[in-house]
Amino acid sequence: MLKISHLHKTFNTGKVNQVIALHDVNIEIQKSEFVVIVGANGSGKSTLLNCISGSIFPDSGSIHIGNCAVDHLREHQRSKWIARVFQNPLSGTAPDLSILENFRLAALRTSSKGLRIGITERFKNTVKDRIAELGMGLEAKVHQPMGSLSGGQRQALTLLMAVMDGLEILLLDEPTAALDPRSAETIMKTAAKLIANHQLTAVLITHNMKEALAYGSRIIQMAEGQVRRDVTGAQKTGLTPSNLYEWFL
Ligand SMILES: Nc1ncnc2c1ncn2[C@@H]1O[C@H](COP(=O)(O)OP(=O)(O)OP(=O)(O)O)[C@@H](O)[C@H]1O
Repeated sequence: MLKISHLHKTFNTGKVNQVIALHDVNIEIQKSEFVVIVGANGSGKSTLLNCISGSIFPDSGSIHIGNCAVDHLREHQRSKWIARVFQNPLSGTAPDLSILENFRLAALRTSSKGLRIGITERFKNTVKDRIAELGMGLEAKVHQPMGSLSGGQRQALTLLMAVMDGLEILLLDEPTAALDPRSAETIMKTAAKLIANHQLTAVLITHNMKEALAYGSRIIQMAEGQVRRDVTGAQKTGLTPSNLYEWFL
């Protein structure tokens, strides 16, 4: 379970350019729940994800993963439970390193003893098997530099790397915004499959209303740093794209 309680975040406090990015945000997300967050530009979506991942600290409020308060933990300490995939397929991977070496780095993120082991045949085969599940033929290219792949291929691998090691929470921050429609669909289907197979708790930010309707079991609308709507179950299933567009009027 991911529990966000009374989260507040103000930027540039006391200055002329002060912005209240989050104001008393309370959200409880059950284990294995897949939540989609929508909202106008500047409504606080990324700030919320930044607070969850630990890349920024809120001014007040708390964040719990299960019974564990993670407020005092920095981003790298939370990476044991939380992974984040960004809009830009170039972020999060090293372009000059091979696919295999990138997977190695991702595996080291949470395993200190692995640093001494290096890339073994077993590791290589595990990575190839997992990549083969994408159905993109990339398992034959594990020695190619990451930078030689297309944005869609790279984003698919970034997703796979994110869920390599006992992850609990996957944060998807507009992961398809920079991709063509076909690649975007492949990425979202891959993400949905990984989320289901690994029983991950997932939070997706998207400006794509079709994506918001097609994926997840709950939609939260953020507006002016607060939760404006929280729709789940049959209520979510009954939503149409035009219903969602009306939320923004
Ligand atoms: N580091 C920062 N310094 C100052 N202001 C910030 C900072 N980060 C975010 N803000 C402001 O906080 C508000 C919320 O921003 P945030 O990025 O969370 O919105 P968002 O809903 O993710 O927007 P978008 O859909 O455009 O990505 C905005 O007014 C933004 O300008």
